[in-house]
Formats: sequence, structure tokens, C-alpha cells
Amino acid sequence: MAQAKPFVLRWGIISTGHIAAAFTKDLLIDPKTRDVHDVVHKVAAVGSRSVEKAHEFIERNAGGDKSIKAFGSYEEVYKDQDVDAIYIGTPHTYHYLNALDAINSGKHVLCEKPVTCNSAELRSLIAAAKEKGVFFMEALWTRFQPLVLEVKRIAEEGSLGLPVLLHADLSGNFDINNIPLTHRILDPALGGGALLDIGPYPLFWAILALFENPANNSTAPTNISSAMLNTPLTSVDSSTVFNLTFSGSKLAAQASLSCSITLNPLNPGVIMRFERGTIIISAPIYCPKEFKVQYLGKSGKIEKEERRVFEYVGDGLHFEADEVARCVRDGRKESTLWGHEKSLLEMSIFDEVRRQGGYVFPPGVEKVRG
Ligand SMILES: NC(=O)C1=CN([C@@H]2O[C@H](COP(=O)(O)OP(=O)(O)OC[C@H]3O[C@@H](n4cnc5c(N)ncnc54)[C@H](OP(=O)(O)O)[C@@H]3O)[C@@H](O)[C@H]2O)C=CC1
Ligand SMILES: O=C1OC[C@@H](O)[C@H](O)[C@H]1O
Repeated sequence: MAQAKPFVLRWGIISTGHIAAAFTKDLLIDPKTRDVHDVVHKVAAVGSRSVEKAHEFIERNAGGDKSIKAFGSYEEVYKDQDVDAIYIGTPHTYHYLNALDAINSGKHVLCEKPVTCNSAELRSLIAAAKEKGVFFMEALWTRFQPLVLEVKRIAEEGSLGLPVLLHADLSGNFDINNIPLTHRILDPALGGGALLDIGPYPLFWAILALFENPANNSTAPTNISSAMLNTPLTSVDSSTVFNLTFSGSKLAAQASLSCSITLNPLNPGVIMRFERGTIIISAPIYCPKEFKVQYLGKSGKIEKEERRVFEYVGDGLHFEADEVARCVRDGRKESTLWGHEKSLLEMSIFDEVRRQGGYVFPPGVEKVRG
């Protein structure tokens, strides 16, 4: 029987920075290399604050493909009839307005993490997306990677019992004493600091393993306790620790999470401890390639250990793009894997951690407050 033609999703790329380049390159990888046959991606337009940068971006990341339009504004991409979905790769504090403009132009949106700088902005975007009837998702790419799907299957299949304790850390040394104070990782006006930039990943693993566990019945943490260490350079958090307790349902579990912009990555970066075993995830925790499962006997001795390795062509950002394409094709407005509820949980936890740590954005940064 002849195979149905793959669905083509036409993307408009907003901004020309580091992650927009990585995402674009992944879009251009043949999906068959990852055994995907039902969707394909077309980069239709790139928007930058400078048209020269948009041209350079296409030259550098898309082999100068003349079919890709280069625009000197984001607005022109939102208005382009040849664009179905917008990818937003601007700094955190621009996500809200960029996503809102795209949604109001009737486009589907995939917006980089953290999806907004607070939960009130996110609620406003979700309402706008619902009103316009468009798909909207935070680009929490880790959720769609094959290794993560397999970890979730093993975590919930029963042999390990229930999760009890999870430790996760993501650190990256940004050399903060030798970069400009206007760098997005240091500038409070761009949402600088560890929590908003790399905090989403340790939190993601807690959401996957604890919040999503069927015994938790989608119950929010009953306790959040945290502390921030601020850099005197700009006062953003150089390190943050935050602990979550899930005890509002049949699950009794805790997550101990941390992130730092002054340390190198910790490896392994995630350790999930279950009643009868442990899952150990190798760094980098945003796109791990390897994990181990240890099955424990009654005395706590390791009875069996399995190591799993995952390989694919590209950086791994294409899996989230495939999810967007499938949702758009099927008329779904949010993903079942990383839907609005989970982004809202993330942003409300970050609101609370910032409140406890005294992290206040400069006036005017938060476009919606609640
Ligand atoms: N999923 C992932 O693995 C990663 C996600 N990210 C997320 O992506 C976002 C961007 O990060 P990254 O790509 O590293 O950032 P970059 O600084 O490399 O790029 C940001 C781009 O945004 C545009 N921009 C618009 N307004 C501003 C402004 N006021 N200051 C600076 N740039 C601006 C610029 O593009 P132009 O001039 O063309 O308009 C710029 O190139 C962040 O929210 C971050 O959390 C980052 C890294 C990895
Ligand atoms: O999302 C991210 O993952 C990788 C980090 O290096 C980067 O700063 C962050 O934005």
C-alpha cells in the first residue's frame, strides 16, 4: 500500500541567536534519520531585528537556501502567509510579547524555555491561544527525546515501585566575571540568573518522574522550599536550590533540585530513587544520551543493572518540532506530553522560588503580573 505523504509544517524563525541556529539546523535534518516518516519541516522565513543578520543566518545555518525569506523584523514573519508555525528564540523576557504577537496573527507557536518570566504572563498567553484557536507550547525539548520516553516507561512499569527521592542538578560555567553585564545570563532585564535559564531542566525531571507519576494524580507539590545565592555583579541568582514535596495524593516523594551558572555540569545529573531501584541519568540532563537502571534486592544490594544508550543525528531539538507538526496536523491545541498545565506548574514554582529568594525583575519587565 502506498504511504500517505508526510505532513509539511512551514516554520518562521524568530531571532538569529544561538538556540535559533541549533533549532533551524535540526529542522533541516531529514526526519527519516530518526525513523520519522509522517511529518517534515520547511523553514519558510527568518526574522531578525536586522535583515542582514537574517540573511547571514540563512547562509550559515540553511546553506543560503533562496526559498527562505529573510525579514528585518519579527512582525513580517508573523504576517507571512507561507508560515504556519512560529519558533521563538529570543531572551526570556521577550517571550511573552513575541508569542502574543504571533498568536494574535493566528500562528501556532513553539516558544523557548522558560516560556514566560512569570505565571501570570503564561496564563495570558494560554487564554490568547485558546481564543485564536492556535497551538501553543513551551519548547521543553527534553520531554520529546526517545531516551526520556523510555525512562518514563521504565519508571512507571512497576518493577521499581514508586519514586521516593529525586536529585537533579544542571550547572554550566558561564565565566560570569569575564562576560559583559549585559549578557542575557547576567542582565536582570533579560531574566538573567540560573533559575530561569537552566532551572527548567532539573525541574523538568521532577515533573516527569514525580508530578506525572500516576500515583500523584496530577497533584501540585504540597511544599516548595528554596534559597538563592545572588551574584554581586548584577544581583541575579548565580546558584539556586529548590526542594519540592509531593504528598497530596497517593505519592509521597521529594525532589532536591539545584542549578548554578558558575559550576561545570554535574555527572550524573539526575538520580531517581524508587522503592526497589534507581535510575541514573548521565549529563547533559537536557539531552542525555545514556542512563542506567539498578534493580535492588531487599537489603538494598544491586541485583541487576542495565545501561541504555541512545544515538540520533542532530542535536535533539527536532523531536519537539515533530510533536508540534503532529499536533498542528491533527488540530490539537496543546501537546499531551508537555501541555499548558506543566508549563503553568513550572512557572508557578519559579514564581514561588523567586519570591522566597527575593528575585524581583526590574520595573516594566513583567508585562502581566498576578
Ligand atoms: N532549548 C535549549 O537548549 C536552549 C534554550 N535557550 C533559550 O533560548 C532563548 C535565547 O537564548 P540564546 O539563543 O542563548 O540567546 P542569544 O543571545 O544567542 O540569542 C537571542 C536572540 O534574540 C534576539 N533578541 C531580541 N531582543 C534582544 C535583546 N534585547 N537582547 C539580545 N537579543 C535579543 C537576537 O536576535 P536578532 O538580533 O536576530 O533579533 C538574539 O540573537 C532563552 O530564552 C534561553 O532560555 C537557550 C539555549 C539553549
Ligand atoms: O536551555 C539551555 O540549555 C543549555 C544551556 O547551556 C543554556 O544556557 C540553556 O539556555
